[in-house]
Amino acid sequence: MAKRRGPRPGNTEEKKGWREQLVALRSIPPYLKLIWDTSPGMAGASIVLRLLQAALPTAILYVGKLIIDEVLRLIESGDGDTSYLWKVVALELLLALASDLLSRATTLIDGLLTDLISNRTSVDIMRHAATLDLYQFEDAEFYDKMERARRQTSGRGVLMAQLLAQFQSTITLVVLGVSVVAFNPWLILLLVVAVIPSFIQENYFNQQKYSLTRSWTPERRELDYLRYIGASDVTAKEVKIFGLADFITDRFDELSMKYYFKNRDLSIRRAGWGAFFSIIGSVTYYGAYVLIILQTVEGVITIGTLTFLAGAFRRMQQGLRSILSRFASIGENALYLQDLFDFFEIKPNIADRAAALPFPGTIQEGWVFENVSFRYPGAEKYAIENLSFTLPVGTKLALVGENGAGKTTLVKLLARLYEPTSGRILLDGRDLREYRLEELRDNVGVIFQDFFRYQLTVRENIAVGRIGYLDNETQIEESADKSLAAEVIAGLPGGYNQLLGKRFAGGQDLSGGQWQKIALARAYIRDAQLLILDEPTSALDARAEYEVFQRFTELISGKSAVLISHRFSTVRMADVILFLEFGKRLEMGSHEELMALGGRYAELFRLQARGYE
Ligand SMILES: Nc1ncnc2c1ncn2[C@@H]1O[C@H](COP(=O)(O)OP(=O)(O)OP(=O)(O)O)[C@@H](O)[C@H]1O
Repeated sequence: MAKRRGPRPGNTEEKKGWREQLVALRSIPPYLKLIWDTSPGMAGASIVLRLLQAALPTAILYVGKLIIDEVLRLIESGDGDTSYLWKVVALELLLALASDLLSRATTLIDGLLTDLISNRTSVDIMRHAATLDLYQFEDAEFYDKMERARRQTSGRGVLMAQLLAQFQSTITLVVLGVSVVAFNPWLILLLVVAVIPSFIQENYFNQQKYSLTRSWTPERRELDYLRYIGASDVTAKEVKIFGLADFITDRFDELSMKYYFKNRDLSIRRAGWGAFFSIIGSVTYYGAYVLIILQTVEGVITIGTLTFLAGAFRRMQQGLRSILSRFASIGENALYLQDLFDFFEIKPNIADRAAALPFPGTIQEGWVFENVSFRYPGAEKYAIENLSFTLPVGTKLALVGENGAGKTTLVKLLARLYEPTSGRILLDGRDLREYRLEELRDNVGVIFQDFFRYQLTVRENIAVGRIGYLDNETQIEESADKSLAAEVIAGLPGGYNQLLGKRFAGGQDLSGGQWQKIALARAYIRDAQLLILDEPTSALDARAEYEVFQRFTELISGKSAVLISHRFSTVRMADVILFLEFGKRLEMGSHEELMALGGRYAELFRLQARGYE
């Protein structure tokens, strides 16, 4: 279980300074590669379009200057030949049209490319998550990382547009800069004075925002969880019966408002400083304007040049400002991006060893537990302790023991969802860790007590046991016959194509026992060498469970199986019974042997039997 953390506003804020931000910029090149790999055509088109666009502002301003100077010339000279004037006006019109078209095309391509990148990243995250270990999913910090990575998929498309826009603005700025310097180099100095302080302020607040967002990841996850349990088909029943709506919404409200206030304080400070620096910006602009006006009055430059320089200065000021603030926000986004790449860096611990062995086509001997102990990561107590026993191939083993005795844990070890903390599990004399993981999982079929109820069709719900059989009707129907699910399916209006669950339109829900029969069909279709039923039959009554287990052991005769049940009437049919207590082996033997032993098994068996008399 993921640990639930209470709100801890502010106390875990990580300060991310300049250095971290620069370090985070390292994730930009792999990100650019990701963009390029996603669609070289669109990425290339976007770059070319932006290059074309970059030169346009200067060209338009310059043509504007030519128009004004020509108009003035015509007025002053009384010359009636306006052909040059109309040519430059037409040129300006063409440039304006081109600018409009180019920017629309860029927006379109960027939007499409962003969607593709977001899809691709989502798929990559899902694929990567699937390779990770079960214990990683049971760790709150892992969830936080995954959550941060997941958020990148929707939010980080912006980064691409920012990088490309940065490229374009820089070129525009250089072109404008060169032409302004040609007229008056002092203007550039004024520009820098006006913009740099505002850049520093912008950057500071971006870091603050990132720290806040990052330190609140657990709380945001909690908010998502509360939102989910507050309004979901799975919880609606309990929320109503227990009257939990206020409890959940109040908790959501409290936590979300705490975040709101933290965020609000930051936003207000940011807006305040932002306003201050934009006043500085405006004052310097007018300073520059006065400088140019004076030059014009003195006749150093023409009126056309005045409009060109005033326009160019304003554009450069805006351009430089947006380049710098974009730089800060690229730095910030790179920090987030780092989270995404960090997530991809998480490697599973349970993986194939070098030169892993193929899983035996037919298991010869079976399994041997040699002093196996296992402790869950972070847990103090051992869930399995010093356990030794043999499970010969073809044996039906039943596991019994009180809640928390370690039955499910043992099953997870057999399926190599976890590996022993110490000791070994041998299969045909070789450590389970030596076999190829994928083949091992293919050969072990487990139906857990908390098996998942997929809100998919009946057919898909059975085929998840062996997804390659999704289109194999014979296998699906045979499995349903064996698990007695066929009777349930016959009563459904859509038969095998009936959508199950209430989440989607046309879905139909099943009773607990009916779901279990469907889930059991997964064990039959899996057709693995070792089949494990971890109490997936608890919703059936004692007789039905007995029948299901008996049918199961008959139908899979010759195969190895592990059965877990709290009902001794069911358990007795197994060849061997292993009684666990606090993760240790208490008793082991056939029903008859354990009864003859007169120990805990015999005692509990009699206790349950009396209950049925
Ligand atoms: N993911 C986990 N992380 C930490 N501890 C766990 C985890 N799963 C189980 N445990 C602990 O390990 C012990 C054994 O649990 P296990 O689920 O194997 O018991 P069980 O015999 O299957 O119980 P039940 O009959 O209730 O299904 C328990 O003390 C439990 O609290």
